[in-house]
Amino acid sequence: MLEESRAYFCRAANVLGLSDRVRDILLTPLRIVKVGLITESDEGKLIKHTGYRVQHSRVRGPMKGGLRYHPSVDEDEATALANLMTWKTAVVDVPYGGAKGGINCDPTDLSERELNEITRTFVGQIKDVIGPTIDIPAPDVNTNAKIMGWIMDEYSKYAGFSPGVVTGKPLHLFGSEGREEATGRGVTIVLEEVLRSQKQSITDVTVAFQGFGNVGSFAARTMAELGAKIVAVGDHAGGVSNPEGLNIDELVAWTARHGSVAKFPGGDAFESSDVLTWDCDVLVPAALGDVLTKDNAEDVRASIIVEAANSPTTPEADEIFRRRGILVVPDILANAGGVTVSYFEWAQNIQQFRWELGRIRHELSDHMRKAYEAVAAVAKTRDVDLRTAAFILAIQRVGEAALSRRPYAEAKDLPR
Ligand SMILES: NC(=O)C1=CN([C@@H]2O[C@H](COP(=O)(O)OP(=O)(O)OC[C@H]3O[C@@H](n4cnc5c(N)ncnc54)[C@H](OP(=O)(O)O)[C@@H]3O)[C@@H](O)[C@H]2O)C=CC1
Ligand SMILES: O=C(O)CCC(=O)C(=O)O
Repeated sequence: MLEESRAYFCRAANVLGLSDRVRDILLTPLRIVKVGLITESDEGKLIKHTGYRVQHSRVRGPMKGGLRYHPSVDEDEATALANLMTWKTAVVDVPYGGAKGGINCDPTDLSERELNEITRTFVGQIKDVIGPTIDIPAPDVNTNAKIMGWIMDEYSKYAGFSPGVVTGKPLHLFGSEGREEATGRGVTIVLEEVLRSQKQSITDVTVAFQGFGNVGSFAARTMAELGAKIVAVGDHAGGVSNPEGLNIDELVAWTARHGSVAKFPGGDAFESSDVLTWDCDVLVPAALGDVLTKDNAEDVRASIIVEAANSPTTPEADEIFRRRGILVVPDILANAGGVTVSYFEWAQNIQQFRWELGRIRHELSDHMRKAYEAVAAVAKTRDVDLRTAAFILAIQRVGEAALSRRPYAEAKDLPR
């Protein structure tokens, strides 16, 4: 994944004519933290996990990005995702740099007490490198508002009451209206803009989803509300389809009760891996990375792919989609709604003020539409695909800020 994120960066860097020296400056993470976490299991045995926080860039503000609890978490994955956060925050023009992290664990094997202990131990280990003006974690795969609340509580024991140290918190612990739905809602807003640019409407399209967690379920819900037909959804345990459109509210309720979309009675069951090649207009990968590869890219039948997940497409698959005329809406634009509302949450925490849901949704919509317009304009002027355009825009914004900040100010060849 690390090589892939660098490959996408380099595609834009080639268009901008960046020197190797500047590429090095912009790609090198500021700090990589790896910590051992020793806790006690419910049976009284010692359990060991490894936690990571990679802080990529603070050029445009405090570092920002989620925490993932998954067996795939390692230094490379966290570094790649931290790097993406730097470009994502620049694309939506929120005042942050980029970071990412997590714990290498399988949360399905852990009780709530064990998860709480591991999270608090992690906070104790990284407390000196996070903070409301330093680095602000948020939810990602297998983490949620409850875990963010534990992080705030634990950090506040060391630093005093600090709601702004983490976003995606529960509402009663100074979270924000609209954060839980934000990434999925943002995906829908960007899809609407893409379709508008093609003189199509969201009511005309059929959509297939891989992943029905936080991002997938809220994206499906908001698309269905606007009239899109969600024809297939797959998760880890299985898939469910209905050519007339799945009832998404019922599917959400089913998943909450059964832990998976599998066996949902409102559709037909299928093998979950088939969802990526489903017969639909729009494919939304909303689970893990590297799922669209050279091995399945030729079989994808959608004409638009909206990357709700981070890094779902390998560069080889991306090239195949380009050749086949499939439009890919890149992660650093498509899923940036989450970090945008995280920014609103952090701003509310700092101001000790609350915004209403209507204001959050309006501001989110405004930010996402402006980001799409800016990326589409670069794509047109430079005659490049949307991903390269998003990277160009982000690299220029980060480069411009870096020029005025030490230790980069002397690097006269940074992009303007
Ligand atoms: N949360 C956020 O605000 C943001 C998240 N993202 C990205 O969106 C993606 C999803 O994150 P999020 O929704 O928060 O995570 P969740 O943990 O809420 O949901 C993950 C979903 O992916 C599914 N999944 C996991 N493994 C597989 C697999 N092998 N095949 C099919 N489905 C699978 C899970 O299914 P099951 O439950 O069956 O395991 C679940 O439906 C990630 O790439 C994340 O980085 C990006 C921006 C912000
Ligand atoms: O809300 C945030 O701060 C970051 C969310 C995230 O991890 C992401 O956008 O990938």
